[in-house]
Amino acid sequence: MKLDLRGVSVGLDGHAIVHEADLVVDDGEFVGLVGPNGCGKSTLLRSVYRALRPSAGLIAVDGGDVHRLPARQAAQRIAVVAQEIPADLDFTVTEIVSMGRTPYRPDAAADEERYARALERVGLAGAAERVFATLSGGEKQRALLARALVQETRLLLLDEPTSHLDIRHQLEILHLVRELGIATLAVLHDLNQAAAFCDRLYVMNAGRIVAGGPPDHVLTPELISQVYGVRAVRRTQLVFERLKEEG
Ligand SMILES: Nc1ncnc2c1ncn2[C@@H]1O[C@H](COP(=O)(O)OP(=O)(O)OP(=O)(O)O)[C@@H](O)[C@H]1O
Repeated sequence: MKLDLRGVSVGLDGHAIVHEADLVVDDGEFVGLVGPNGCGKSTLLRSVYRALRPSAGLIAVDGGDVHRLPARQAAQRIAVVAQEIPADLDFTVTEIVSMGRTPYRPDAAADEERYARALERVGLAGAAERVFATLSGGEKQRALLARALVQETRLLLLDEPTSHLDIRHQLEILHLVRELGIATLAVLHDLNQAAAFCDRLYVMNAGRIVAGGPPDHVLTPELISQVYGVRAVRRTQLVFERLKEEG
């Protein structure tokens, strides 16, 4: 599965928001999209999951125009965890997760297994029968990731997937996404996390992709000062993890 954006422009209410974006996510790659507030990251992502139609350019998945796919086929190829969390839903967590299977023929036993496994993976096994609306923001975000996981697509789009999560859950979710090994495009704000987890990054500024490549090449102090207007100092860090006890 390869996602390929060529010269994609997106407008909102007559305003040009994204200008001629070129972006590629190869099979199995975890790609981060970073940039200041309001630069157009969500707008670009929304054009990929078909909430918005580009005014120019092509968005292709495995060579085919995403905007020409029938809805069911698109849902079998692309899963998304969007920024907006649905409000006051009277569904249980499992019911929310089950919506990820909409594009497929039901198979009760296998599906129950899928829901349980996905909830386990996002650390919500104990919340399966809770009413979604009563979950915390971070729990909702993880339930929505579980819904995306049961969709079993080979492309995953994430818009700030860790924005409601505490540091432990942020790291767990980023590890989980990495381990999935499916093509992933994620809007991220934490540059250190983006650098640590992503294979490649694209940087957006004022509606344009201004840099792309491996994190070390892209996140230079010059680029960060130019794009974010802050001074960045690169420090090598020692990271300590508790050793596993022997025996
Ligand atoms: N309906 C609209 N009409 C005009 N401009 C809009 C409309 N909706 C959003 N915008 C503007 O489009 C720009 C891009 O918004 P977008 O949500 O894509 O940015 P973003 O990079 O995801 O930001 P953030 O990091 O804050 O989530 C913003 O300046 C926003 O104010």
